[in-house]
Amino acid sequence: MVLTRRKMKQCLILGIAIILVICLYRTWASSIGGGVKESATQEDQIAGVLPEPLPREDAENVVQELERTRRRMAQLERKIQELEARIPVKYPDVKYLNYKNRRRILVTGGAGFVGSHLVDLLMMEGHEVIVVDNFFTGRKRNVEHWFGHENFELIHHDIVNPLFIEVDEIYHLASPASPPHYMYNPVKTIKTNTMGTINVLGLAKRVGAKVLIASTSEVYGDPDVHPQPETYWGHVNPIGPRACYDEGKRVSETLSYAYAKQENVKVRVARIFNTYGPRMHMNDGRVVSNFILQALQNESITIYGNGKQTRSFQYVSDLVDGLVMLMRSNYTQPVNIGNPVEHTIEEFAEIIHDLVGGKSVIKQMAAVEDDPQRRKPDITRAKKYLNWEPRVPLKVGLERTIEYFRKELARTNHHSQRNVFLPRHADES
Ligand SMILES: O=c1ccn([C@@H]2O[C@H](COP(=O)(O)OP(=O)(O)O[C@H]3OC[C@@H](O)[C@H](O)[C@H]3O)[C@@H](O)[C@H]2O)c(=O)[nH]1
Repeated sequence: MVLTRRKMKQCLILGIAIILVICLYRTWASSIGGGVKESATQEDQIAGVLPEPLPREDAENVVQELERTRRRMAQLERKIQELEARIPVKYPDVKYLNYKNRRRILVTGGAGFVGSHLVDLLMMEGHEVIVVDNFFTGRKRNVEHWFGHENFELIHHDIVNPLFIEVDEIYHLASPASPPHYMYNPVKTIKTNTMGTINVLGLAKRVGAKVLIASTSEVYGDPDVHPQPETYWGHVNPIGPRACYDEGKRVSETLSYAYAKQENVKVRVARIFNTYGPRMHMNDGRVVSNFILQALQNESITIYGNGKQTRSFQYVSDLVDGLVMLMRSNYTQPVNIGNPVEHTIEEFAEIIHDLVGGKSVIKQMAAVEDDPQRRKPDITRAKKYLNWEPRVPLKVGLERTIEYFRKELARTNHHSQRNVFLPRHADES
């Protein structure tokens, strides 16, 4: 009896299991069958709305349109990658300075070519840096790698208008420096160097800040003393096309020493000689950027005049070191900051041509009015009082600059940005 019951139980379980298996199999089979049926229905539906086969010409147009879209997409992807690469994942490692050593430093013109390199140095040292720029020749991208950093601030402001902030030091670099740029709006150039300097010196007086004024080798004009020591008073045409800058900077120096004498403002004056390096604007118009861009694009290298005029070129990092050393020194008289290695412009064209290579020819154009014929700094003062002298040889600095412009050309395919800036010549007015 017991056995029979157990057998019955086993039979029952077996029966249920068989029924279950059959049910599962049916469900599975119906789901497969249903899926196939459904997808077939969809296909039918799609087939129902498909147009007739396209005529050959239309089909070709569609293919071309697709190809254009594909290229545009690739371009946009590259652009996005480029933009992403410009947003710093991480800031450079800046030093930590305690409150006693950390200074609040204002750099006017801090988004410009020289200003932005100075900002980098001061930021890396751990100072708080405030950049003021009107973006006439400065560019946000020169300082964008510091955007968002707790020690960095950017103010869009024209120094021709007064500024009220609290700072310990001011580097006053705001002014166009390239001849075609400063000649473009001479009145504005004079205002920047006179009213702008008054505003900076007034601010320094109010808050007790130390000021460094960026003056220029152009205060010597077309010099009749060679090389030029700081004691030379210069040879400037006060009404010529360069006067807005030359005389503007001379007034700037005069103002500095008047504020020093009358108001006890601590001033430093740097007379900056020809400087070059990365972050020069493509349309800067000065000889270094013009020649490099012309050589890179196999265009004629344009010498203004006979090319016998001379210049001495310093690399931007040397200049920035010199400015900082002058600011921190006790020396109050003007100091030349420049590289005394002198070249004729003709030689310089050959140097660039050889370094870049390519098929450019060197051609002479009309001379520029009042172009200084010889320029070379006497740097005895800088050596003696600042222990400074330039360290970057011309070839090394030029190679870095050529590399920079090569990348700039690749970056921009906007033709107007690639054109070299050529000024109006003496005989074209
Ligand atoms: O394409 C060009 C550009 C310039 N030149 C010549 O190259 C020489 C240097 O000219 P730049 O325009 O580079 O600079 P300049 O020396 O005239 O002025 C500079 O002097 C020192 C700084 O303070 C300023 O940055 C700037 O005013 C000049 O003789 C100029 O006529 C060319 O032969 N071809």
